[in-house]
Amino acid sequence: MDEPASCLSHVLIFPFPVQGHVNCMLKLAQLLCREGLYVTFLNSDFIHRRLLSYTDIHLSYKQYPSLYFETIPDGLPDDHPRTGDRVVDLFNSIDTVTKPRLMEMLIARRFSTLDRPPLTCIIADGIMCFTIDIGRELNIPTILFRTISASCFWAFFCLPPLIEARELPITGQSDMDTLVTNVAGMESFLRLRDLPSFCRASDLSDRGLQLVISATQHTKSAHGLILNTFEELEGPALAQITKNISKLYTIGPLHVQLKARVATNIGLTCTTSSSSLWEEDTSCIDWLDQQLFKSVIYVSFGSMTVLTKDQFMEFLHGLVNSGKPFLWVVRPKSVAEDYQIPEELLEGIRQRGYIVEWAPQEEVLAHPAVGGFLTHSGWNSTLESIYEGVPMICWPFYADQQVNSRLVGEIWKIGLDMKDTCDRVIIENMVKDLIETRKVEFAKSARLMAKLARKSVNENGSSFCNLDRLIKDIKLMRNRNWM
Ligand SMILES: O=c1ccn([C@@H]2O[C@H](COP(=O)(O)OP(=O)(O)O[C@H]3O[C@H](CO)[C@@H](O)[C@H](O)[C@H]3O)[C@@H](O)[C@H]2O)c(=O)[nH]1
Ligand SMILES: C[C@H]1CC[C@@H]2C(C(=O)O)=CO[C@@H](O)[C@@H]21
Repeated sequence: MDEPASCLSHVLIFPFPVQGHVNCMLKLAQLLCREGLYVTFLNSDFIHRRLLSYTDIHLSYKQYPSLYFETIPDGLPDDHPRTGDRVVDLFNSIDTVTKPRLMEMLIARRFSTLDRPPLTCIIADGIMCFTIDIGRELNIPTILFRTISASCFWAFFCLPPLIEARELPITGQSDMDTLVTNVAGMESFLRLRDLPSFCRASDLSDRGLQLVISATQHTKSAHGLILNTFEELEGPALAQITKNISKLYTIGPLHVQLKARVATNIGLTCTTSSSSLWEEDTSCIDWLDQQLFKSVIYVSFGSMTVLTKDQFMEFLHGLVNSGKPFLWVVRPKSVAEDYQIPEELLEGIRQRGYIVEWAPQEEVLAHPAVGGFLTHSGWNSTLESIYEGVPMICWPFYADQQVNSRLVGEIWKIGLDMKDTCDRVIIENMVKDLIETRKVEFAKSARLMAKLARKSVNENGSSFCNLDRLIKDIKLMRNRNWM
């Protein structure tokens, strides 16, 4: 018998409006819909327009009749670059424009329409912790989804004691190789240079720094915390977090969890689809088809990195001089100044290089020709590379990336961390090390980690069970009289 609408679960999913956050939260939306929940996915107008332009979202999401998209302004003008160096603008505009608008929408019961039951839960991006207060005011339980690694979350969590102990602020006199002593469990490997980039502010009242501290501390008052990671990958950080956050759900890697659940659901013809904000250039797959097994270095710095002209030139020289084939994603407007490719590099690029504006990254990393990934260490890219067993060269740009790259190089030993350098000779040598000299060593540890990732989302795996627990807990929230 059909359940009355008042007994059904309806979750509002609200990502911070940038590519890396939308990607994984959309995967979660699909997973929840597959388990019979109603989901309203709240995108910024800007993001949603891009999804409509560059994906088949309107067609592919038809397979989820209980998934609804709604939009809200992010408060920035259309021509704002929304890049990492300008992320504070986004924080500010969300605070002044989006936050009150969300409150209005919820009060007007905007998401509970004829075909949708009342909202029973909010899953909001953990960086937008104001949603907890809104949820509390309207009596809707709010679970936060922090899209960064558990290790970075834990580092953020420890910032108050770090400041108290005067390990921060970093000053001109600080030795960046000094080990940090107040991030419990990471004392043996986390240096000042590995702290999230917000910690490099010389002034402790810095807006970015204060925001991540406050969002992280606020997590304690949410109904739970979701992390896109798995126990076998980040056990030590998770052990620390659990001491402070009672309901923790580690359900990653989400892109694999979705694939695994789609694959085991015989009879259902669901497919997973792209959520790219730029047009994917699939010609790079044809190019990869022409390359030798594990010979190619794939280069991408994600959706928010901006390179200076000098940095771009160092990477270009390093890649060409390595003599290895490379596939490079150069996102539109991702180099700050105009540049001209030097004559002496043109032949090398023609022979061994392939440059696109945006790639189908999951497919690229799964391609047998890809032997390494030069990455900015965004958390989605890191998880995607881990799952495919592709070793990495890490060049972190900002935010959580400084922590992630340290884990790759020093803890998991599945790659090299080149943070705080950008030199053509170092790049050339690291590419050669990864693809050639130390290939066997990296392949071995990367294969092992990939196996653990796969296991975690298979039936009875840690992330598989945690997702079931999350769904069960959300369903228990449904019979109360919320919006
Ligand atoms: O050509 C490309 C390049 C990237 N991607 C995808 O875009 C996403 C990029 O995500 P991520 O690697 O996490 O990088 P950002 O877009 O930079 O993500 C932001 O959000 C992440 C999650 O919080 C953080 O870890 C990062 O630091 C932050 O910059 C991944 O799913 C990629 O598969 C493509 O599909 N094609
Ligand atoms: C856009 C960035 C600002 C904060 C977000 C974040 C987090 O702490 O949740 C880390 O890096 C980026 O993904 C987000």
